[in-house]
Amino acid sequence: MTTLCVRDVALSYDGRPVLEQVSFDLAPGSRTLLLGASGSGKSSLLNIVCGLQSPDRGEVKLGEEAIAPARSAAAADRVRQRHMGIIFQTLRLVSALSVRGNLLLAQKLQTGRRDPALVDSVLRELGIADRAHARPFALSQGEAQRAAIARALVVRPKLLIADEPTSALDRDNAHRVAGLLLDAAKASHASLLIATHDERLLPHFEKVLRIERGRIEEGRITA
Ligand SMILES: Nc1ncnc2c1ncn2[C@@H]1O[C@H](COP(=O)(O)OP(=O)(O)OP(=O)(O)O)[C@@H](O)[C@H]1O
Repeated sequence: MTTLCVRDVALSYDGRPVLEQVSFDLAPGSRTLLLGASGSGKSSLLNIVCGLQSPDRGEVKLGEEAIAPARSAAAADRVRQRHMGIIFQTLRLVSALSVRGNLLLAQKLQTGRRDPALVDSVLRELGIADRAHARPFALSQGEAQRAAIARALVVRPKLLIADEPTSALDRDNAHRVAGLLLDAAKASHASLLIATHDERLLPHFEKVLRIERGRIEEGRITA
C-alpha cells in the first residue's frame, strides 16, 4: 500500500525545465528526506505534491485520491486540507490568536469542525500544553516551532510535510527539531517528507530522494 504516489512529473518555468520524469512512492509511516541544492526544485515539487501548483505533466495521488491532474483546484485543496499537515519555513502562526486558538482555527478551516480534545492531546504530545494560552509573540523560537508542528497534526494527517525546517538552526537544535518531527509523525501514523539542503538530517531518515538537474535519485540510508 502507498500513501503518496508521484509518477513522471515534469515542470518548466518559462520553457526552462526544473523537474523531469520525477517518480517516487511514499509508504505509510515512512520517513523520507528530499535533498537538493538551493534552486534544485524542492519547493516546486512540494507545492505539486500538496496540490498548490499543477505540474506540466505527470500524476500525483494520495492513497486513491487524485491531486494532479485534479478534477478542479478545489478538489486538490480538499485532499490537502483533509489529509496533509504542512509546516512552512516561516511558521505562519496567527498573531492575534493563542497557540490553542491557532490549532482550533486550522482544524476548523481544514476539516469543517473543531475537535478540542484532539487539539489538547496534540499540545500535550508536543510538550507545549502549558503554553496553550500564550500568543505567538510570547513564545520562544523552539516553542513556536512546536506550535507549528502541532498545528499540522490537528487533522491527523496521512502525510506530514516540512519545508526546510532546520536550515536556520545550529546542530543541536536541528537534531532536536528532526526528532520532534519524527516523533510527531510516528504518534500520528503519518508519512513524513522533509525538503531540505541540510545533510545533517540524513542519519534520522530511512530513505532519501535527491534532486539533481531536475531528476530524482532514490537511495536507502544504511549508516
Ligand atoms: N514562479 C516561478 N517562476 C519562475 N521561476 C521559478 C518560479 N519558482 C521557482 N522558480 C525557479 O525554479 C527553480 C527551482 O526553484 P525552487 O524554489 O523549487 O527550488 P528549491 O530547491 O526549493 O530552492 P531553495 O532551497 O533555494 O528554496 C529555481 O531556479 C527558481 O528560481
